[in-house]
Amino acid sequence: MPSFLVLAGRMRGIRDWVFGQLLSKSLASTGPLSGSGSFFSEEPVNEESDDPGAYFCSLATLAVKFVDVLLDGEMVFSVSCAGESGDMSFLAEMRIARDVCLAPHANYLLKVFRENEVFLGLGVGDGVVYSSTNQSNCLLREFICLLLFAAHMVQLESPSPTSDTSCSSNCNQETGSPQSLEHMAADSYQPNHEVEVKKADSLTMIEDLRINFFRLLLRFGQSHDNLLVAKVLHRLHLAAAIRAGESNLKRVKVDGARTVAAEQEASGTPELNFSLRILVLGKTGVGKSATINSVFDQPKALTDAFRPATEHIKEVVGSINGVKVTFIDTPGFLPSSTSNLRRNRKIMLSVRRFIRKSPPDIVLFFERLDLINMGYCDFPLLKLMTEVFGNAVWFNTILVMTHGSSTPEGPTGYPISYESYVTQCTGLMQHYINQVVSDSKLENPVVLVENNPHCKKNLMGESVLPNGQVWKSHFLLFCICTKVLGDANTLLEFEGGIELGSLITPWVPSLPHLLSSFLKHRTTPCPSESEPDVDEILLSDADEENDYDQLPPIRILTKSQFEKLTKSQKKDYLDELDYRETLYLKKQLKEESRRRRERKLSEEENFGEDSNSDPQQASPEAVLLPDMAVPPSFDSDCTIHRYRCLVTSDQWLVRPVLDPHGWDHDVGFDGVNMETAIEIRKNVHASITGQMSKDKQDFSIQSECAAAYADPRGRTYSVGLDVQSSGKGTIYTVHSNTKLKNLKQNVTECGVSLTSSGNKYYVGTKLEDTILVGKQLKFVVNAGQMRCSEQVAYGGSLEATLRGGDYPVRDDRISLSMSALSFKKEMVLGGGFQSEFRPIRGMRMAVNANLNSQNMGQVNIKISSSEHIEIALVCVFSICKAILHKKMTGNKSREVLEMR
Ligand SMILES: Nc1nc2c(ncn2[C@@H]2O[C@H](COP(=O)(O)OP(=O)(O)OP(=O)(O)O)[C@@H](O)[C@H]2O)c(=O)[nH]1
Ligand SMILES: [Mg+2]
Repeated sequence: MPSFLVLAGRMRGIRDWVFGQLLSKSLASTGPLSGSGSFFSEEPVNEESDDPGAYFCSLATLAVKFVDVLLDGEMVFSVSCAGESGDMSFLAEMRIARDVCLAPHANYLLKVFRENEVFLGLGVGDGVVYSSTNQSNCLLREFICLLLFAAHMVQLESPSPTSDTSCSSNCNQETGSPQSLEHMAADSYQPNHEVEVKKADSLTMIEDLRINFFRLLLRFGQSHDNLLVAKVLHRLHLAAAIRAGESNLKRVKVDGARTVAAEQEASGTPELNFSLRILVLGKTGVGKSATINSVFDQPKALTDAFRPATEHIKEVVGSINGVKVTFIDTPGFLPSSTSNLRRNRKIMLSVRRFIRKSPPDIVLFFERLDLINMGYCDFPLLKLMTEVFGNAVWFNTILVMTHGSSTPEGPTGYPISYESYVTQCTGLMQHYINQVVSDSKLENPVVLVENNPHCKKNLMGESVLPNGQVWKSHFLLFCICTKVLGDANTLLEFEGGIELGSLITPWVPSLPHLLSSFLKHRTTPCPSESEPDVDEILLSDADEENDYDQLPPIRILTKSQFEKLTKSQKKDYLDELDYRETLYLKKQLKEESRRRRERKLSEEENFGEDSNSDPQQASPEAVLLPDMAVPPSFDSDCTIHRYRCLVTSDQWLVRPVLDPHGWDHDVGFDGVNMETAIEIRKNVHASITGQMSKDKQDFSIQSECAAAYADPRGRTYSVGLDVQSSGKGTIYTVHSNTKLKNLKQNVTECGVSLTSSGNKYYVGTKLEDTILVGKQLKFVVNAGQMRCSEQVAYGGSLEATLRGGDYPVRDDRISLSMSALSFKKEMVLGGGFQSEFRPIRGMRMAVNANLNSQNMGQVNIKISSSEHIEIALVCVFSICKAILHKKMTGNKSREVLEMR
């Protein structure tokens, strides 16, 4: 396997050298290529240095792997790279089709992942145009550069093993002798007696693991998934860095493992200390035993095309390239049905007993690729496996799809592309596994296998899948990588290490999150208490002169009459209409408030006499609710017409909930939504709102129930229970609130809450005060704490709201808020701004912005208008401008790069 190695102290050095190479060599085709290289620093470079490349190189360790993939005669060249710099870590992947790669002004598409961000780079010729979410990040720019040049470099290297030395000699000219550096690197790996013995031990062990990994890569020849190798190297590097701690970080960065591995492989000493123990699981007949035979290239396990062949658990041991491989062949499970449940459980329990003594390194779960699209119905089997082995069984599992060369057929009967078929099938399997462990982020590696002896072969006689992949080496590489990563985990003794049989810890809500939602103001179910100040404002307005009834009559103009008015007349006319509308709405609100008051008084008088005599209690008329969203697929069996909703009483509102992601031919109504607000007794109100959904696998509920008693002196007491599903568990919250109206302009509230999630209990207390200054100004101050066993989170907020003059008819307001949350000696301060107003007639605007001391925040601007199309144009304009701006800065950076 040709490989190259570049050692450079300064990034600029590498780049200049690569430029030299590019100029001196022609871009001729060099046949199949593959290589790997590492970039490391020769000497620590000053962090303050203004050369970003130098800074980058001094901090970063990159592992680069180049692999070519033969796809129907066309070569796709891919580069993957994992790097680390300071607190950032990168993972990059680049794919270049060979024809593109050979063009003098090649284009590359490059993806760089940094934590949650994805940077996209487009390489044109020797320069780089890149677009990213963080334009000013020079480290990243250098990183992208490096990758592109590295790609050129590998392309220029000859595939012969001498390429390594030729590159090394080139490196010699530019950056000093790699040989001596290699030795330096190797020397630096000798145990340092000054560091703690324990630390040194685990460091050496990780280093041994890395050497082993390089030796395995050499032994098993070219790997086809370069990204995987880069990932493993990156993780091993991180593992070493974590173990070494800050003080020893430099020691870890210099990578001599590869040379040591090459030397050891050449001399054959010491013997490679590595073995694989693989457990195979899956239904009967999927090809577990056949795969074992294919991997060993000899019939070591019994197979049968017509009946279950493996009846007992059996270890099949063999050696591949000098590595001991032990398969634990197990009897296949029967298709899931109630009658087979006991038998399947028995097999699983016997497997669990078997592996207890010596657990496997890797679990392979088998399925047939050709049968998956016929409708996957083995979810109960996956559930049973999880029940017996625990969630952790899936964390180290590789999905193996046998019959990997089956020609796929789409649902319409026409063949579909192999890649999309495989993606579809593995996606389906992954979906079910995610469901069974309740973790949507879990991603199991997938390996395709073809055990048919007549399967297509390459020139070397190796079985090749329809996508050109030699499955066996791919299969072994996956197993090796999984084992190496598992070993690294064990060495580091990471908390929550994976053990078969242990269950995943349920999601635990965070204290600051619970506190901030507890501090939010809740409305009580008493209708009159929801906005206590509204009635007073309306009553105080009662004597005002500008009443709607006192207005002189107005003639409403027709459209043509209106058009004839001058501009100022039009404005006056519309202003007048606005004014009248406000007064009219105010009048209505006042009347409503008066009615409420009267009813309350009459109820007080009639109380105890005859509660049913109220004429308002007469049965209300049925009202048709607006039509609901219908399932997206049109189907003659669709029973949508059965689900028209009628509201027949004021008290209960029950509606079905549509799941838009349902299956075809599925009605899609898996949930029900319910709302009610009732007066149980005089002054005692209750409200229930909730939504429940249930399908074959999941049940989720979200509900809030509350009851409140409002005493005539203005005090309100309320209790409530909230129930919410989270993953497999349910969170219950009991809360209680007392509201005291001690002064006309002041309302004080205090609340307590008890939340239970899993076996943890969270107790919260809060105090809130609302002060009204005049009709328009309102201040709300609150403070509270949330406690769980030993931990406490404290928080509080202050909010000032200025309402518009027409409140409560029009809800124009501006509010400013400040909040503080303190947890584990860390304090987060936040500020917010909210405003809702009408900038011009016919338009409403809501602005919402917040920012906290951790520099996280958001800005929302919502404009709604039915008249002003120009707003949409402004949006289109700003989007175009943003794109142009991005492009221009991209071009500029390209120029800068070219100038360098
Ligand atoms: N065409 C094709 N046939 C396969 C493949 N894998 C397995 N088979 C055939 O499927 C049949 C069953 O394979 P086995 O290896 O016995 O299946 P198993 O999973 O070990 O079954 P149990 O031992 O009962 O659990 C055999 O005839 C194999 O030759 C494959 O990838 N392609
Ligand atoms: Mg078998």
